[in-house]
Amino acid sequence: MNEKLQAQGTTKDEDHAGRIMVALDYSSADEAKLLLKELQGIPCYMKVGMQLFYAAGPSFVLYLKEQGYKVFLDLKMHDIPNTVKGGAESLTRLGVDMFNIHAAGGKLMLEAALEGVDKGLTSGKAERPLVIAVTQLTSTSQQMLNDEIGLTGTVEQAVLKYAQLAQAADLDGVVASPHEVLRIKQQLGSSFITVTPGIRPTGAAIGDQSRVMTPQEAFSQGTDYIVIGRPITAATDPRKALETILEELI
Ligand SMILES: O=C(O)c1cc(=O)[nH]c(=O)n1[C@@H]1O[C@H](COP(=O)(O)O)[C@@H](O)[C@H]1O
Repeated sequence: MNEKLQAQGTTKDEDHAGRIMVALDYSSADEAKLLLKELQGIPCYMKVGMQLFYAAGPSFVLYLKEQGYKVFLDLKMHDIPNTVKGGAESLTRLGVDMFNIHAAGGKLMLEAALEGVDKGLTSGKAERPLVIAVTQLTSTSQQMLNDEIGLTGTVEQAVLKYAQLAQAADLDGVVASPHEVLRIKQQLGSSFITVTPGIRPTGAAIGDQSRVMTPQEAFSQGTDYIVIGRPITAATDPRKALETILEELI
């Protein structure tokens, strides 16, 4: 738990709060700051994705760090190894706590990301970020995987294959849906981190997600972090939406 947020006075559910990643999917820093104001004092992990990063850039990440938040920079890198290595070096220097890359880029690319992290650490200013591989997006259904993407087998098999690859490359964990967490933890060990989007409190609109679970169900599967965007950001009262989720987790 970060000291600055603790000093602001946290809720009694701070253990869960630190394991909830709020997806700041906004088109400007100003909009994201409005949400931060509403959620003030709740020590969630903040996730910056491509929409906000492409609009507001590294300075918004630095702003979040100054405010005492942990930051997951979700840029889902997927490119040739040398390019990903450079990207990972830059993100490490920026000081994010976690970033992700697509497992589909292959082992050499995943290893190159870790080399980039090592290079970024030589400046001596940054701490080692967690590097997490994206497996099958939570918007992917079984039918899409087989009929559109053309892969055979089940979504779970595809996720496990990617997770094994990520572990073989020495990454810290994976992004997957909560439906695959039990098998990932069984096969790869409980310390292999799972970050799970596709979270929908009971009654929330599913939207473009496909493999979803409620926050309680996801944590009961043993996941380390849950990612929640629209059920909080699109709520009429985002703070109440987050507090209700936290209360139901006690
Ligand atoms: O890497 C991610 O964070 C991610 C991976 C994935 O498979 N599915 C997924 O939804 N995400 C992200 O998690 C967030 C989910 O947002 P909501 O669907 O609004 O809760 C979005 O910012 C997505 O970009």
